[in-house]
Amino acid sequence: MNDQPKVLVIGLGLIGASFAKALKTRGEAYVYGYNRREGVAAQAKELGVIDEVVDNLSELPDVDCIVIGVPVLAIAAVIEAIKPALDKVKAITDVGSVKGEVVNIVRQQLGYVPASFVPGHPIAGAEKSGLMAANDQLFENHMLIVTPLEETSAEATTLVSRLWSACGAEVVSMPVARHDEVLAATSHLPHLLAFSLVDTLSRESENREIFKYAAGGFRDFSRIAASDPTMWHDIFLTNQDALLAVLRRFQADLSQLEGAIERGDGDYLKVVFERAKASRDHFSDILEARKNKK
Ligand SMILES: NC(=O)C1=CN([C@@H]2O[C@H](COP(=O)(O)OP(=O)(O)OC[C@H]3O[C@@H](n4cnc5c(N)ncnc54)[C@H](O)[C@@H]3O)[C@@H](O)[C@H]2O)C=CC1
Ligand SMILES: O=C(O)C(=O)Cc1ccc(O)cc1
Repeated sequence: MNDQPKVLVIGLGLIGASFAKALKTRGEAYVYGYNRREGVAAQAKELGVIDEVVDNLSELPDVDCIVIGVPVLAIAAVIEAIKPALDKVKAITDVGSVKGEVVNIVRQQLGYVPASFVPGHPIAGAEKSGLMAANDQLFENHMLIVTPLEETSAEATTLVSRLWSACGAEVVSMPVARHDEVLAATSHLPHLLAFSLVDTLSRESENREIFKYAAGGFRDFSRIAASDPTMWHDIFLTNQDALLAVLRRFQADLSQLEGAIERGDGDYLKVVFERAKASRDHFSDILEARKNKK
């Protein structure tokens, strides 16, 4: 008898398809896939990303776990569509980059939070999106944050954690609010800055001429400005409080730097840059240690 868990992935883009492919290629699950855009799920099957196509969310197969891999503001429609099946699954999880608002959406749609619901977020990704960007190694040595709620059953958290661990991720748990604060600082703010800088420079320069002269620093800083606009629109609008708090702290510090440059205060600049360099060197050590853990 085949004792593989059955998993349905809804939203076969970068993250959903990478997760599906990682589970399938490792033989860790029998994977069903659904995507709203026609033809995507069939293509995923052809590419060996999923085992079976689900055509309609109103006729779901019996599965152990449902994984929602759509942009944050598309989650409400998915929950609404799968409502009748929710009693039957052991676990339901999502991969959204924001957790507080996802929990609110689930509560609003259902009127309660089911014990099977385990909010999740892989801290791995790329500026690319869509099925063709799927990569079954994407989560290797990356963290997967779960933010179980009071209502969440231990059984559901264990199943979701087991699936992500099977894809090579290190599962860590934290409260929803802490997740949204940490990610606002380390992911959402940097993406906002990258979008903003690239937009400012491209509007100022005819035919984006100046990009020809840019070096590696600009390449590194600007890569994430090529990320999906819809996905980031949803993130910025659903993590407003945490993002605005860190954005305001950053703006205040940036103004201090502006003042120091205006008055030629090299000592101030050096203090800031040395402190930043020490922090970035420490972060490089963490990245190196993570790579060597493999
Ligand atoms: N891109 C990244 O690096 C990361 C993204 N995330 C989160 O993962 C989620 C998905 O992001 P990506 O995979 O990058 O996006 P994507 O754009 O590559 O994929 C989303 C997929 O969902 C489908 N979709 C949209 N609305 C749908 C609906 N109502 N029903 C069914 N399918 C629908 C789209 O057609 C697309 O195939 C987002 O919530 C994002 O915040 C989390 C970690 C990293
Ligand atoms: O492209 C990159 O470097 C990223 O930072 C990807 C990413 C985007 C969104 C997330 O919620 C998590 C990871």
